[in-house]
Amino acid sequence: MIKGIQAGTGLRAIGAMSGTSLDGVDVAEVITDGQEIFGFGATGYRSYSPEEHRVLREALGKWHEDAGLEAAFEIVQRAHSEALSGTDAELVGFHGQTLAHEPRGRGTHQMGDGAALAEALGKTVVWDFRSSDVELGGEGAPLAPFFHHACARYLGYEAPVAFLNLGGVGNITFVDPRIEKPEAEGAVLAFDTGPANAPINDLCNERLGTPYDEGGALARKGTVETGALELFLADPYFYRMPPKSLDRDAFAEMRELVLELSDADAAATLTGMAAASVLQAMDHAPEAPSEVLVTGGGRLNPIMMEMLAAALDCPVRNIDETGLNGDMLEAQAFGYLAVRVARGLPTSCQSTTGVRAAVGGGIVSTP
Ligand SMILES: Nc1ncnc2c1ncn2[C@@H]1O[C@H](COP(=O)(O)OP(=O)(O)OP(=O)(O)O)[C@@H](O)[C@H]1O
Ligand SMILES: CC(=O)N[C@H]1[C@@H]2OC[C@@H](O2)[C@@H](O)[C@@H]1O[C@H](C)C(=O)O
Repeated sequence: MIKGIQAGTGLRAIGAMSGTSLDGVDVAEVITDGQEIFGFGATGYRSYSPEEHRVLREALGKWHEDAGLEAAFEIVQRAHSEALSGTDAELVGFHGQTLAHEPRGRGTHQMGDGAALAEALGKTVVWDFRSSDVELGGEGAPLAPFFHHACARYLGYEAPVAFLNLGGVGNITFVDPRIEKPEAEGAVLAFDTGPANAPINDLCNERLGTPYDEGGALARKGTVETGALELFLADPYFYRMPPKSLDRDAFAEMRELVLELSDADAAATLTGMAAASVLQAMDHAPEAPSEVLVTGGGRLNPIMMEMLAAALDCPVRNIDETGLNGDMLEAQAFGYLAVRVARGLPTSCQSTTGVRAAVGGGIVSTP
């Protein structure tokens, strides 16, 4: 177990995240006592080869216990060992690869064995962050919100601010940085906004054989089909009160909605759908945020950013402008959460996942 981590004493932890886009493993260090952030350290990235990506894509929707997942498992373990090799961080937070997320059904499933990783690295690894939250009635996601709260305080915000992650799926955290503890009432409200890049990537993959819409170049040439957008927005997910979370492929019918459209119009429409989901999310804001800080790959799509700026009535900023690294926030989040788990602090609460009581999720494995 980890000894001597105390409030006010920073520990160098490294988080590793393999997101729903299946592009690779991000690793990033954070120096923290699990409450305050003192600074950030090295970052790294280990991409999946096209063949590895294909195997992982095949595994999506399946569960650990399903047969035929050995190849995917080997890829996840190897990629993380490689991404984390050489780190001198004292603690590792290992998220794993989400294969399926169905918190109200069969649970949430992140592929990866933290005990084996601890052996391979010779380091303490905290992993399986989501299961205990789901067992206690929570959604098991999103989990970055407590880290977002710490980031807002680290950046010196004194007014409410929102963190919007646009990965394969989108999620938003409304933070009130004036409240010290993230689990205290009113400090955070978070949930998944809707699909973000995953449907755009799938479209590019299927129609053009490219992994994503680089720079929004395809969407730029198209027009949003309002009929399809309206049908999309009629989905009951948008009218459900938070907490709520999504599986990567929860909105599979989006594909049908743009099937008849040209490549450019389909890309524009899917991008518009991602932005419109965020506008819907703003209805749940406890207080209007002073600004929305955008993190994740979607912030690098100028069309997505333009659509968001046009839809929202507060400033929308790429989080990099604050000095944080929008490519690494999720990896840093799991480094931060690892320290919280090691210190016995909660990692989720009613207003982030709907869990009955604030809970610290995660297994601690020593080498
Ligand atoms: N230059 C770019 N132009 C357009 N889109 C981009 C660009 N760079 C990244 N993206 C989009 O962002 C995606 C990657 O985002 P990110 O790494 O935040 O996702 P993730 O962490 O895998 O997902 P999640 O947060 O859902 O787990 C890419 O698959 C692509 O769709
Ligand atoms: C089950 C799962 O892996 N969910 C991811 C996914 O990607 C974005 C969104 O959906 C979010 O809920 C979550 O990831 C981030 C890191 C989170 O838990 O905060």
